[in-house]
Amino acid sequence: MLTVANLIGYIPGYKAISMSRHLVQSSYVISYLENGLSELVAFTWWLISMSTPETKEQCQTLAASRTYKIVMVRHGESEWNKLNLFCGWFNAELSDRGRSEAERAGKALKDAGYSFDMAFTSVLKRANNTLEGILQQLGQTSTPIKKSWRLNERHYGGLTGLNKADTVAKYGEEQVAIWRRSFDVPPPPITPDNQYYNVILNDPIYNEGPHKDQFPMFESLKLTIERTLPFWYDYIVPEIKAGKKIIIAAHGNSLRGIVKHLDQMSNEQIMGLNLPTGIPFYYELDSNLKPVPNGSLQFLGDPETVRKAMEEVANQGKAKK
Ligand SMILES: O=C(O)[C@@H](COP(=O)(O)O)OP(=O)(O)O
Repeated sequence: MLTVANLIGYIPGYKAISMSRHLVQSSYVISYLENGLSELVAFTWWLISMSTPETKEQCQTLAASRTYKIVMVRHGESEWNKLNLFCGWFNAELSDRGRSEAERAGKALKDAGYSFDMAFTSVLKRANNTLEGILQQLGQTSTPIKKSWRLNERHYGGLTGLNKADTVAKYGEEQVAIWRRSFDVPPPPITPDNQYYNVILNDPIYNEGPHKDQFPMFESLKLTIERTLPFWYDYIVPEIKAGKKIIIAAHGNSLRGIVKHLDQMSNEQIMGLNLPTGIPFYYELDSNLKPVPNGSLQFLGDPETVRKAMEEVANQGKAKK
């Protein structure tokens, strides 16, 4: 954490150190420090502007060398994952296994010493309940949570409700792989004859958006990224930059979009990434929110378990043996 105390401690310029010592002793400054963030920012700005050019440069270097850790997790297994159905914007429940995965994820985060100041999730209960399960394990149920449809799973269009293996049997593995993992080939649109068309369109979870005239009828990964990244920049990035420790509980494909963006993966590279359910992963980012060396996607789980879980997701789109 960058606090006033360590900011002052880090400033090597003599002028700034002697000035800050003097200032810290004065009750005027102490009350400034106690009065919240805007005063803290004003004080820090004043301190920087009063110091020598070298000090100013060193402060800027310090700010630039700051890193941020951010945790993400795909929800635990849902009832529809269990049945191997394309789910997308349908609001499926967590399965029993999904609830246990959330609990395990929370325990793993607790054991690794994580705590969070802010959480982000979609409007779908499989992600919401996973997040709740995690925060419960951490004893942090009062963490502020911001929900948005922009973090939802991709809209699986006309595939919604179909069994993935049956779809392979009907259209072939190659076509299903294109629908599931290509960057910009969308699935066919959902049409009113799909039994989930109205269930999804009229679900009150979408009262806050998107507007009916912009409601998606299908989404490729590209389209998913186009609605997820504005939320990333408008809501998540400012909290990261404010130094908040954040967690995002979302979905296989909305998170693949964020991962693609952070790691600047090509459209081909992202096709090979399958995110497992309920295993948290983290990034360590520099001040430009680019991964630091070795700071790219790291799972909080033993590599063999993670490998098997990723393989399981990939195999959901293969023919039944
Ligand atoms: O919509 C779905 O069926 C799955 C992802 O499916 P695949 O893209 O892995 O087929 O979404 P999630 O369970 O993460 O919400």
